[in-house]
Amino acid sequence: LPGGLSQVLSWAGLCQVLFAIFIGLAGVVAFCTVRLLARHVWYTHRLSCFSKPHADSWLLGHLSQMKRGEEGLHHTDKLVQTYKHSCYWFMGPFYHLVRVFHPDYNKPLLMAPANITVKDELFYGILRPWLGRSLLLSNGEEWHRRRRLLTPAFHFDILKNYVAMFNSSTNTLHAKWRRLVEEGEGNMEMFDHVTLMTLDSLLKCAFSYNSNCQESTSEYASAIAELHDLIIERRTKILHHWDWLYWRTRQGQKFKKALSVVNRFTREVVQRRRALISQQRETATQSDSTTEPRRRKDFVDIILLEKDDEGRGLTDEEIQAEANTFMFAGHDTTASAICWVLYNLACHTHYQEQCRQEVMDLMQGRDTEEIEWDDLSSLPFTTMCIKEALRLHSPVLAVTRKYTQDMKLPGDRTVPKGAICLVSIYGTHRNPAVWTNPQEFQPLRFDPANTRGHSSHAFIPFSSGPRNCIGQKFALAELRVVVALTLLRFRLTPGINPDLGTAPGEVRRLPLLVLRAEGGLWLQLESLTSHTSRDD
Ligand code: HEM
Repeated sequence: LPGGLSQVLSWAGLCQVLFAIFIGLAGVVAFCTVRLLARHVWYTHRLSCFSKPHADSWLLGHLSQMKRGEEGLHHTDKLVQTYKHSCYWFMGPFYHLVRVFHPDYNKPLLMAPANITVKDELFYGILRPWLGRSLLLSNGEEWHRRRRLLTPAFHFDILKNYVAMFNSSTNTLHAKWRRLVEEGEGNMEMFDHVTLMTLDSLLKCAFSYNSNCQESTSEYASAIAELHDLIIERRTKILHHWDWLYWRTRQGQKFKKALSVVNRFTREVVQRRRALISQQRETATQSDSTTEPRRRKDFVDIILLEKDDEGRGLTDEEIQAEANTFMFAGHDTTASAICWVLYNLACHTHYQEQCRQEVMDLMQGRDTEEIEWDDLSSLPFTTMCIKEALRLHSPVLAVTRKYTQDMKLPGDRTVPKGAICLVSIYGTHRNPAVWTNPQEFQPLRFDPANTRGHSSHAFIPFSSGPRNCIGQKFALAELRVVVALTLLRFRLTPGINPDLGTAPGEVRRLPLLVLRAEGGLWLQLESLTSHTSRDD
């Protein structure tokens, strides 16, 4: 010790100080533990109105019952069969979770006003470094403002323009598939190809950017795919949830690098577009009529022009967060939906034939194979098959919420404020109390003649209520274009996973951020005729 201090603090004094620090720290730990346990007891008491499946430990609760993959989904099936509408789980003394899987329970939770709904950090926090305070992750007034500003980008008049991009991206995919079939590689993994295709489409619609990512490596598209994979990996590693540690890991460094590629790209697009808009304004004031051909508006154009009630638009940083969110929320979900629709049709050839006939009737007498906006409403049976696949293999399996006030549910049950509610889309879609033969693929359930009895919250692949999916019409339009063109050009049968050596059509589902399949989803493709599809 420095001389002055050593005179003041003798060894005995030093020991006393250290002892006091130790007692202080022990006091803090004891206080936190008691608070945590008291909170645990309080939640356990408040949630006792819900059925509680057997927990392995009074402290750790259902932690050990959390299962991944196919086993996890079977476990959910059992919970749904046993408890029919809801049950309560806890994961250690930290997280108390109400799981609901019945329309009557989904409804009050999903329809609750957005100002009392909070996206919880446990499930969504991991996305924050990538998506910032964007629509998907924001709450309250901030969310309201963003939703108001972004909604025009998904208006029918705008979506119409995107159908041409869906056609062109699908043509590129099909040209690739046709080449593979000709080379004798008709047994194909779907997710890799289709995910690149939906990314290609979204880049065209969001930024008017022809990345060519289906044919060659694109820096931006690869960075998006990498961010996605890193998020999935981070979710499975508990220690990596701790930001301080994560940014020091190899994966954290890779994440930062990929994010900087993505952000640089968006920043440049936005800046160029702002400059173009102000240049166009100047030209417009100089001469009323312009002879320049009009470019189709993309997401960035629309978002840049929108203003809130106070005349404020989104800043470059806000647009960047929203663009990242569209990429994240839009490409993998739609790819999952497309793959599972094709899988279900491959497993049910009579429905596949019926859809194909519908598409062929629609295209009869045309000299181009282009699905147009007005065609989308002329594919009723194909749409039923798409909906049934979205029910059986919903890309998003659950959404979670917290509420800033107690929430009343049927049967005099109340979710206390602050508890996490997990609305199981998967559980609701496969609930035998809601659907007859829920495990079977029966598209006619969605025949308008049969949907009258459906509860409004029985079919919720896009969630529902104020925080439903803003991109659902976009996704449904893309799904119909891709499925219709695929059936026109290829016959699908269940494929064989060469690595797992499973029987044709046998898949083990894999819930990651969206529903995928272990080892991929394999289909056998046969080219139907040589069509004159354009390859963009
Ligand atoms: C089949 C495809 C899709 C499915 C199944 C799907 C599903 C969902 C679901 C379940 C939610 C609610 C998430 C939550 O509450 O945590 C959601 C929200 C959202 N989706 Fe989609 N989605 C799809 C396609 C798209 C597309 C194509 C876009 C954009 C281009 C998009 C953008 C968004 C956004 C921005 C939100 C947040 C909305 C808000 O909180 O206000 N989605 N989606």
